[in-house]
Amino acid sequence: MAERLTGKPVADAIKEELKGRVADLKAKGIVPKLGIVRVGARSDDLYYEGGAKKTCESIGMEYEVFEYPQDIDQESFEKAITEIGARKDIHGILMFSPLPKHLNERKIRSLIPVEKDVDSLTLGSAGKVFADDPTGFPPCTPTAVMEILKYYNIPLEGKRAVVLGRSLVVGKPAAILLLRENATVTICHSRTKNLPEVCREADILVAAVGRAKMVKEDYVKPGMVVIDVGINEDPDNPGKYCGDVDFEKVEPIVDKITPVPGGVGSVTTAVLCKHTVKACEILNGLA
Ligand SMILES: NC(=O)C1=CN([C@@H]2O[C@H](COP(=O)(O)OP(=O)(O)OC[C@H]3O[C@@H](n4cnc5c(N)ncnc54)[C@H](OP(=O)(O)O)[C@@H]3O)[C@@H](O)[C@H]2O)C=CC1
Ligand SMILES: Nc1nc(=O)c2c([nH]1)NC[C@@H]1CN(c3ccc(C(=O)N[C@@H](CCC(=O)O)C(=O)O)cc3)C=[N+]21
Repeated sequence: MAERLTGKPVADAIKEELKGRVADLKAKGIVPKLGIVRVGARSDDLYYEGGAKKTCESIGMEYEVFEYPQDIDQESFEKAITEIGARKDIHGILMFSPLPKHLNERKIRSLIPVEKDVDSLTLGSAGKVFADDPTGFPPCTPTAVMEILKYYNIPLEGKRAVVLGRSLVVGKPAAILLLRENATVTICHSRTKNLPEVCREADILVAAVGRAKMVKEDYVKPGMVVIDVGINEDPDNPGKYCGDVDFEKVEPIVDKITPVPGGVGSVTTAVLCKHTVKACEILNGLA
């Protein structure tokens, strides 16, 4: 039986630390505030939004939701984002992605001020992450992966890490963050040959493919640490969701594994708040 690396104690530790930093800012008359930008009402956006609001409230931070109709036009939305970006009282901006197809998402992302870009939606943030610049915020999800590895004291230096997935929001930044901790990193994707064999070489396997239960027993070996980033509809349990790892098959083999739900996803909103508090400190010349 593998040890379960649950997200809750990790998120709780992050929130505890943030409560102190938020109180220090408030003592100076500054209230950190997150702006949440949503177009339409997709269920996974609403789900994440609900979690983000709760986390903000629990640490004494403020938030404001900016909601727009599904059919908003490019010009109006560009104007709205520009105004939100200029607001002095808003320190972090989370814009849900993907946007509806008729909008030019690349252009809209570029209007978010880099110093408020707490989920790495701009090329400026992506560049900072790539260059290991400490003022750049990596996306919240791969940062949550790193917070879990750190909290549970998983050694990374010199270890073989395999990242399954190369998206801009999860796979690629996860690889960069693992590299920063001196892991030897392999990135796999849909064209990778002998995928199970490559994954079996890992000491740490990070699964971010968006395919329910794709990682099965032939992808793993004893001693391995498995981090499951996936959030998919569970094909075997309608209405429930599951990870990219077939938990029942993999858990008996490996050493440590994150559950879904209750793993990476549950740390993501704590990281979002951590980034917003840091953005607030930097914007006020306090960090
Ligand atoms: N926990 C959280 O907070 C969050 C979780 N997620 C979840 O993480 C997962 C990944 O998300 P995201 O990165 O956005 O997904 P994307 O669909 O953008 O990327 C998936 C990646 O997996 C690769 N891939 C897809 N199918 C296969 C396959 N059969 N074999 C090998 N590689 C494959 C793709 O390869 P290629 O590039 O070649 O196409 C691509 O690089 C999803 O389940 C998503 O729901 C996402 C965001 C937040
Ligand atoms: N720019 C952008 N960044 C995102 O990171 C982003 C996005 N857009 N659009 C929507 C998706 C969805 N998403 C989730 C993150 C966490 C949970 C989450 O909190 N999951 C917990 C919840 C547990 C529970 O309470 O049941 C868990 O998996 O344990 C869910 C969904 C981020 N997304």
